[in-house]
Amino acid sequence: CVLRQRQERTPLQRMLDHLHKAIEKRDPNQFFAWPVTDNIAPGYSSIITKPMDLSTMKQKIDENLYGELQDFVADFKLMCTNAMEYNHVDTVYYKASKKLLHAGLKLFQPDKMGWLLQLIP
Ligand SMILES: CC(=O)c1cc(-c2ccccc2)c2ncccn12
Repeated sequence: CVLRQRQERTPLQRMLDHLHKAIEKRDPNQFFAWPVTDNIAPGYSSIITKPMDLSTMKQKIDENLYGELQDFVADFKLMCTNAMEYNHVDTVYYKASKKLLHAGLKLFQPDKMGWLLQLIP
């Protein structure tokens, strides 16, 4: 088999790794860790057309599928808005997603990202 060259992490990937870890820390119940299944959420796959979760986002970082920060931010917002669409406002999931969305967006603000943005040439 062809020895898989250890892929070097680009500066963008290193920055997204950092942001991904920071978001994971803000999801202590791991509600957003894995794809939502129809088993735990009846009818989910027919209601949510573009599912997204943190494991998928990690996979996309590793496969270098994010061309720029905004693509990562878009998946993060999609993950949170999916939860606000499917879950009623009085559920733990809706509340957790709203809180995570605001915490995440604060993370992406330039002043908070200062030193991280230096990483990208
Ligand atoms: C994110 C989301 O919508 C979600 C996560 C979960 C979830 C629950 C327990 C463990 C992991 C995810 C969930 N359960 C029922 C309905 C919706 N959800």
